[in-house]
Amino acid sequence: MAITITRPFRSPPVPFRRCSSPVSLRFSRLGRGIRCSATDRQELFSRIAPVYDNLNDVLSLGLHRTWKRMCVSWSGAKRGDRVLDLCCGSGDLAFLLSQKVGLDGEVKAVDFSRMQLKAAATKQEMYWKSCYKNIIWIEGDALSLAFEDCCFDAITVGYGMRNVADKPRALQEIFRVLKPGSRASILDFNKSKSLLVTSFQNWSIDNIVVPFASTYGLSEEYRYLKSSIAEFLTGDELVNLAKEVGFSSAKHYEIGGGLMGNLVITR
Ligand SMILES: C/C(=C\Cc1cc(O)c2ccccc2c1O)CCC[C@H](C)CCC[C@H](C)CCCC(C)C
Ligand SMILES: C[S@@+](CC[C@H](N)C(=O)[O-])C[C@H]1O[C@@H](n2cnc3c(N)ncnc32)[C@H](O)[C@@H]1O
Repeated sequence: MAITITRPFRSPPVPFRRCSSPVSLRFSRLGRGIRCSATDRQELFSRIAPVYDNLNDVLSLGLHRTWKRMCVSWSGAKRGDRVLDLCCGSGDLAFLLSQKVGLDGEVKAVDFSRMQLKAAATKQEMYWKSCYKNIIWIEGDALSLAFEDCCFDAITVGYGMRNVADKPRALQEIFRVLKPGSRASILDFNKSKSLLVTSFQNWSIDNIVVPFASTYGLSEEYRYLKSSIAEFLTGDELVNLAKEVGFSSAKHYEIGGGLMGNLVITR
């Protein structure tokens, strides 16, 4: 399956100083509040693309697939719908959406990492389900979507919102391309108010995730998880931001014992 390039990815004007240091130093500095550009994150996700799915399965004991099914259910996607999976990565949610909307529906899956899209397209060629023909992989920027207003019946974002450089802008784009009365479902790590949950998240990243990722030479890339969660928005802050953008309703559900969260917003 070909990958459509809607536009060459241009780094959006981001409030981060472009890091000129080598990758290892660049991401090791992330944890100390020195942020990197959208381009650095683009490169991060391209580097982890070959092992991304496997590490998600191992490190979450397969639970991430349950969390992703919940995200897609909350989107309200149904047979015949035109839907968008934003920050699609290796396509897990796009494949789930594909089964929901069927062959008379359509899934557009957008990511700015070509390597992640290649991984997704490879899986699409390997999988036997005929409905997967309804997925179109598009290299593009979540902060500047090449779609008309009000064109999608449902949108999912799986572990993407925490990684975009400009969250208000991303929600504005989601609002713009969503049909009135339709929903977006945004799954990510939960920036918990519970010290116990936050401590467990940080402990498991430090003592399980990063050491395991280091066997693939990706310790700094996975260490980024910790700082990105710390710099994310809480569920209440995501709800308030969504309402400021103009969504008529917004609800944040904590799942996975509070480790993860899913924002459900209606235009
Ligand atoms: C699917 C998951 C994470 C996707 C993901 C998101 C990112 O922003 C990344 C950034 C940099 C590198 C990798 C990722 C990335 O994989 C969630 C599950 C996979 C996590 C890697 C595992 C997280 C472990 C939890 C903190 C603790 C889980 C305990 C549970 C009882 C098994
Ligand atoms: C952690 S992965 C999530 C992949 C997939 N949705 C999943 O649930 O496994 C985050 C993805 O967001 C993409 N991403 C981050 N910022 C983006 C942006 N501004 N535009 C498009 N994709 C972006 C990355 O390239 C990466 O593939």
